[in-house]
Amino acid sequence: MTSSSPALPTHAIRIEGLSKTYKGGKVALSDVSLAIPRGAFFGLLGPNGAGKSTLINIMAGLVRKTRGRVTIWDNDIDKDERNARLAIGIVPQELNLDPFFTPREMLEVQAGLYGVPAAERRTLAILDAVGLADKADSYARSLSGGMRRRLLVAKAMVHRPPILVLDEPTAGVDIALRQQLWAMVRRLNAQGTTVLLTTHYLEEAEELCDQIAIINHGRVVACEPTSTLLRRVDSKCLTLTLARPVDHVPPALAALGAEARDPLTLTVTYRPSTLPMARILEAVHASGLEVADLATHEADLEDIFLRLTSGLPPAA
Ligand SMILES: Nc1ncnc2c1ncn2[C@@H]1O[C@H](COP(=O)(O)OP(=O)(O)OP(=O)(O)O)[C@@H](O)[C@H]1O
Repeated sequence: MTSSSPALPTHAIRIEGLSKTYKGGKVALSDVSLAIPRGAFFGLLGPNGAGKSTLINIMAGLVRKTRGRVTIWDNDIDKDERNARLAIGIVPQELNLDPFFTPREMLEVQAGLYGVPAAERRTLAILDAVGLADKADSYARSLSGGMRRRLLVAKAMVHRPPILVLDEPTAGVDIALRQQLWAMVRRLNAQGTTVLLTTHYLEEAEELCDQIAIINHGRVVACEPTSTLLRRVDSKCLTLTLARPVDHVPPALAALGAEARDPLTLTVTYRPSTLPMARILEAVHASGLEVADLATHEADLEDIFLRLTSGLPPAA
């Protein structure tokens, strides 16, 4: 790299104090701040209506923010909208493709829209990268759902943006195609593309993303490396299978939060940092219960997500 090369940004996307109130008063985003490092595979998780699409639409220039600052690849979307737009490729939620265009034509049109000179277009190479080279000249209406989805990714990559945003890309995509899509996006990420993915699927975020932000009712309720988020939940569940049925939870165990799932099964959800398992076992012993089997279960991202979006304080 020569000394005249522009320095690469530390953060691919920076969002500071972003708020959006729609006409009519609906607050979709409230003081959202996020910093997405260059090269990250970043997950934005949230239930329906959390504000994910609003956030993406603001970045895409489709929705006007009410307040705050958004910087994409060091370009402020207010001051340098063109360069901000050029730095990002957005794969929309809907499979809206003109059925009478072929993939080749679609990518050519898209390249034209982004002002990519003919000599710099890589239409076939991009189609090849998404596994659609052999469909270059087929009408879009003849493509399967998975192929259309991949074509949308190809469209988003036409102007070689350093950032790829995927808005719920696997809704309605079967498992095999999902795996194909992920393999492709992983490859792009490994080659340096920063990926921002919104999803409802926690497993997907857990498997793919190195950082996760959880958004609920327009607010960021967590934002950290996936491994930290998983470690943060100080919550375990102990399941006791009894040798003889009980008709009530013994008081010593009830005091620790035990619940009867059925006359032969008791469960205790506990925080290992404040309640060592030994204390639960002492209570079991003091209650005179005969245990046939016991198992513990760690909290997973699903638990964290439910906890964070239910308004309960995160276990810490
Ligand atoms: N154009 C609009 N006018 C008024 N309210 C809107 C508009 N668009 C979205 N909203 C509201 O703003 C909130 C956030 O919506 P948004 O679509 O950003 O959520 P989301 O997290 O993307 O949800 P989903 O996962 O269902 O796409 C919702 O309550 C939604 O009803």
